[in-house]
Amino acid sequence: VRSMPKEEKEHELIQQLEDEDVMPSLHDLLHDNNLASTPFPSPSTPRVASGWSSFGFLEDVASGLLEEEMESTEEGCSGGYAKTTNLLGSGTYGTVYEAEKKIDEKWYKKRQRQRGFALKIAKEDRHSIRSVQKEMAVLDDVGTCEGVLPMIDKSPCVDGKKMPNSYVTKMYAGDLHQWWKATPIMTRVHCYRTVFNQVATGLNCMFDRGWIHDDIKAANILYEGIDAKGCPEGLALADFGLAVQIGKPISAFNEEDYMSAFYIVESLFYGMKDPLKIVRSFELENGGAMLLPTAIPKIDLCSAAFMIYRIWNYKEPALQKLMGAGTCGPMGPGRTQLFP
Ligand SMILES: Nc1ncnc2c1ncn2[C@@H]1O[C@H](COP(=O)(O)OP(=O)(O)OP(=O)(O)O)[C@@H](O)[C@H]1O
Repeated sequence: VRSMPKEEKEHELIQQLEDEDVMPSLHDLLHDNNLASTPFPSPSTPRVASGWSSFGFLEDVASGLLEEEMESTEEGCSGGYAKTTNLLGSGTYGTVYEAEKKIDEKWYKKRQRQRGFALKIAKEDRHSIRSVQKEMAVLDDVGTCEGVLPMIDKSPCVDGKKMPNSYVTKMYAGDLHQWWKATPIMTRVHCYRTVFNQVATGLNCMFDRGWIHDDIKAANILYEGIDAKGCPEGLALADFGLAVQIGKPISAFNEEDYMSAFYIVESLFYGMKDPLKIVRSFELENGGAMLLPTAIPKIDLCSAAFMIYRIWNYKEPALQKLMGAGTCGPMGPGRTQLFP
């Protein structure tokens, strides 16, 4: 038996998936009734690290008191969280550290901490602060969606200090970009459906609550762990700094806001035909009107379809259609930065 060259084998695998109709169209996924939005279950009970296990018998006493004691730690700026040195990631606007929730300040439980939290802290410049503040406002609306990053605490107390420009969320194992780079195509192909179902669940819920994400890409989708088949599970959309309410103008449409965005509707940048009617006239505060792009779900669908194309090298029908309409394309280098 002749051994097949790698590309040929990959091609065959993808072909097989298409033939078996394992790859549902984006459109079907997003209109699947099974994907109705359900609230995110309260953050899974993170593990309790009992650093003072030598106290043995006292642990039972401590856990018995836990619930009533927890509330009193919320006063002032005691209790709260402890930032660890474990840097989970760093982006344009923020840094993300692992954090532990302090369960109690009492001497015999001092070291009782819940692990599994992540603390996003805005960088110090005003764009970063604005971006994280914006994220918190969006998460107020969508943070309880299944498939979306849960917001556990806003402006928390961290190591005795109130941190206004940061929020606490769950700690994830990594993002889809990392998974994609570390996973061979042979494994990736089998994960198409599960990954896309999860992304669609998150997107659908955002749309239902009146928001588009506007920066969908693999690095902005986190996962909790890897299942038995090697596929990422517990996916959550993250990074809401560019989210826009559906129907509202995308006014912050400048290079600064889109530096890290790689997919956006092409017509917005190049002034091409606009059959999806993304560009509309909006009244300005100081009188007059201006043509501006409008936040519609198709913008996220375009980005999601492009993400699929990059991860699986598969141009699914929804993307073909959007591209054919001349409204959806990659924002790669050389794009026109300003709205025409
Ligand atoms: N809750 C989390 N658990 C684990 N890792 C995380 C978490 N949140 C973020 N990260 C990691 O940190 C990186 C940066 O986070 P995030 O995208 O929120 O920051 P940002 O500054 O807004 O980034 P960007 O440059 O994409 O706008 C992510 O790509 C991810 O790898």
